[in-house]
Amino acid sequence: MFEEVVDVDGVRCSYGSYEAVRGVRFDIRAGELFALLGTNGAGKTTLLETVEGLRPATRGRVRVFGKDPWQRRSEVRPRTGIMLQHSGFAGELTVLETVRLWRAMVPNAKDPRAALETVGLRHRERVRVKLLSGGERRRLDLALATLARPELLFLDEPTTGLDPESRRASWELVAGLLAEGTTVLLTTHYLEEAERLAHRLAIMHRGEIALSGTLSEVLAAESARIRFSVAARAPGLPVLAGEVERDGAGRVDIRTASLQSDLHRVLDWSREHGIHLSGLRARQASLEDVFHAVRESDGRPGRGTQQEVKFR
Ligand SMILES: Nc1ncnc2c1ncn2[C@@H]1O[C@H](COP(=O)(O)OP(=O)(O)OP(=O)(O)O)[C@@H](O)[C@H]1O
Repeated sequence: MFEEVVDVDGVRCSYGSYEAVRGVRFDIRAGELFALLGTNGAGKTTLLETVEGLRPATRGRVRVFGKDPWQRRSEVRPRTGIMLQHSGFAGELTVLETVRLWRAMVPNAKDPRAALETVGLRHRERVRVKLLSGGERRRLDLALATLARPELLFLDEPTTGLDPESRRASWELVAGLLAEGTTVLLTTHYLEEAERLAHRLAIMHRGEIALSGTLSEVLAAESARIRFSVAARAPGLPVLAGEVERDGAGRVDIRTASLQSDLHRVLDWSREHGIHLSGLRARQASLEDVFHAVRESDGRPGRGTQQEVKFR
């Protein structure tokens, strides 16, 4: 078996003269969940469709199970499952009829009722699809995408529009698939979803991958913060590794790559001078901070390009 289930190298995709994906590379290893995040119009769907084998790359190389998914679609497609953003179910069919219909088209499919059981829809098998809630439809989507026990599953915004409880239930389903060894490529606008599920992730902006790596590697691209207020006449702060902003009202905002040691210095300083640190908060950067930095800095947050921050 290939260690790298997906290998994308130097991929570019154009619509006419507009280049939507501009030289992207990443890989996905067997059994991991790779999350593709991005700003609106970043090129995630275009890239995903290219990896799914639904469109060819304009330039560069895409390999899935070591094969070109566009040229050798008939060999690659049976090993993959695709959950698209918008499913095209026939509303008049029942849930069970829909699964049976789908089952007739895929090899090596699971038993329909077992598939519905897995996604918690067994009790809705006689209901017409048009009467399902949004969350139930997404679960039916997932049942169909995993019906043929795919080795690689593409999840395109699987929880968009779901309430928090249904979203959590979907995460459990995906975690179950991962435990069975399925490899997953997920796109999502929910940062918490990526934080919960992803082994590695990439953030796309304007057709490029601005950052990629494990969650902690990606978070390390953005500074941690220490914030507090002191009396305006408090003495000067000690020398810190981070950048300090202090306003006339005594509000202090420190951005640092050395959270623990700078926090120690600040606490030592406050004890030494008997200073109260009002509203003290210290935290690592969140994925939201990193995402915001990518958007604000036009894809070049903190230090460098994809090549410099990508951890393989
Ligand atoms: N068929 C098309 N013809 C021309 N331009 C397109 C076409 N499809 C997408 N684009 C453009 O390519 C860019 C990338 O689109 P894509 O849908 O891949 O981004 P995305 O990251 O999935 O966006 P979102 O998260 O907002 O859905 C966008 O600027 C979009 O307008």
